[in-house]
Amino acid sequence: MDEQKKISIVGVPMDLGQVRRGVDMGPSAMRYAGLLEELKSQGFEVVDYGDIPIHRSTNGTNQEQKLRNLQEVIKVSEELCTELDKAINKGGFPLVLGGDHSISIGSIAGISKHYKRLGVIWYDAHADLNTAETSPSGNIHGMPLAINLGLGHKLLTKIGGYIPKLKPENIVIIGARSIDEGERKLIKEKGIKVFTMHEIDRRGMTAVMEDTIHYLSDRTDGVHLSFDLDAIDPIYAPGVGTPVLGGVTYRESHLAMEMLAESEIVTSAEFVEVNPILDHKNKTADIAIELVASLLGKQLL
Ligand SMILES: NC(=[NH2+])NCCC[C@H](N)C(=O)O
Ligand SMILES: [Mn+2]
Ligand SMILES: [Mn+2]
Repeated sequence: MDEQKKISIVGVPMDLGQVRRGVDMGPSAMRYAGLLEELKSQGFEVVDYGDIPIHRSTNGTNQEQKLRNLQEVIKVSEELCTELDKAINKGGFPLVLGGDHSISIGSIAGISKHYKRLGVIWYDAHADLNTAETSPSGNIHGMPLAINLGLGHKLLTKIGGYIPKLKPENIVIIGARSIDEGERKLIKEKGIKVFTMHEIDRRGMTAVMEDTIHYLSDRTDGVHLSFDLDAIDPIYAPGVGTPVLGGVTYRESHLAMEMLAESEIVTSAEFVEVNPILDHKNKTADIAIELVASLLGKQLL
């Protein structure tokens, strides 16, 4: 972990990829829960680049269309891409705080520039593989993984100036339990590796993570962890906009992070969809901080 002694934090207080307000307060909630203090106590040098400015237009463009707030999401994505690209050049482990999951359009655009074969672990109740055509909601936070594969609106897929950012065979989705029809088709068509809740129930998180680590370390030169807090069961993490019952437990998620730390394959991460308005006493942000700590190598003994 020595070359990753420095952690570079970028906040993205964006809620334009979906309709419920509150997820824009995610970065503050995670900072308030003690993220910087925790990382410093673990011995890391922490550089906080602050938040990307969000331009919420007063008349709410594209509300009725299939890509809600398209122009605003493009702008934020470009800015995040540039900011992360710069941060990576200065060194350190990039840690992005969301914001709704549409932020990964910009984050992966900035990160993938630095790798030939970037892998992604998409830890999520959802697959986020919709396009405007298949989306049941028009919410861009249900589309970022498809966009990173180069599928969807050209103005989104070309963020950062190149398409695609990811190859389907370099993605592993973990924790999925709410998959739309179009997403299911795409998963089959592209052969994307998915460990649904069924596999986690059946084989246990240990086997799922062993497979994931083995699969990705063979074929990638860096791995980005995109952690949507709604992967975790809402019993533990109620502060999310699109909760789905029957999720990953708190312990299983720690185990997953600890196994990733041990494997040393993760080269960047983001924690998204924390919504303090829907939360109980900042519990979901607290869990996010604990998981970041485990991911970065914190051990019980
Ligand atoms: N990042 C998320 N929480 N995504 C939820 C997506 C929900 C649904 N599949 C949609 O496309 O609208
Ligand atoms: Mn998601
Ligand atoms: Mn989700």
